Amino acid sequence: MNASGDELAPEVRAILDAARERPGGDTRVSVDARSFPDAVAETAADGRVPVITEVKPTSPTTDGVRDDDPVELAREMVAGGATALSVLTEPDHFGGSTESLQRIREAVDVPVLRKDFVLREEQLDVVESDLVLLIARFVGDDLPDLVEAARKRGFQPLVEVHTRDELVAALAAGADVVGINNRDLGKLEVDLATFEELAPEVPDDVLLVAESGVKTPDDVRRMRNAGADALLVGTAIMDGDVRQNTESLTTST
Ligand SMILES: O=C(O)c1ccccc1NCC(=O)[C@H](O)[C@H](O)COP(=O)(O)O
Repeated sequence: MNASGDELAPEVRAILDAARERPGGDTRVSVDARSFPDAVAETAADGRVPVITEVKPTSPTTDGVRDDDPVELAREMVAGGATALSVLTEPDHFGGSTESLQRIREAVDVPVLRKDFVLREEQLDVVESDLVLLIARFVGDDLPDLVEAARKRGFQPLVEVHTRDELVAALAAGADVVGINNRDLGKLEVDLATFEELAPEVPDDVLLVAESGVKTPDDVRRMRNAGADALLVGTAIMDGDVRQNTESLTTST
């Protein structure tokens, strides 16, 4: 299984072409990661909804670029109750950077996810983070090796899936943090029913994250009722006052 034969939206094809060209690091990183499961448990014990808020300056499906200081945005998200942060490091289509991630991780004490399109082991070595995203659809048969390589460096891999086959592959690779992406990266269409369909097939000991398309408190409740331990939200947080937006979703019980 790999991305090359898939039907992909042109924007996603361009993202993958750029990711293939991006170099890796020279030296293997070693991370002392902040525990994501502990952060989720603490938020839930507080009676709030665990939300990973995303510092997402732009994207192929967003109009314009939000060019505020990413560290300020991150601090506001944490003040609003974010359990963890997702930081885009993809530079060409999402306005992200490894420098932003480094600065944000220094400025906050919550776990930080590196959001990028990692395809090869050496691409894990460009920056430290607490979690790293591995997209099952794009890494294909390399998923088990990349999960192991990520863990050897101290990262907590968040394995993203969109289909039943990808979920089976993620579980076979030993993923214990799984994100079900409601966005079909082939067509860039979003449907919250994706999470509802796949979530019942995820074992209880896997930490389950609902990704993409969550905009309102009703969406939060819908994903939580379907079994989400945590949510990953980008666009709806970045649109306006990020602190207020974060507060609104983390208190939607
Ligand atoms: O968000 C996009 O436009 C996008 C386009 C092409 C590939 C990936 C894309 N997004 C990646 C994500 O998974 C989202 O940034 C993340 O789940 C947050 O989604 P949302 O809350 O809908 O912004």
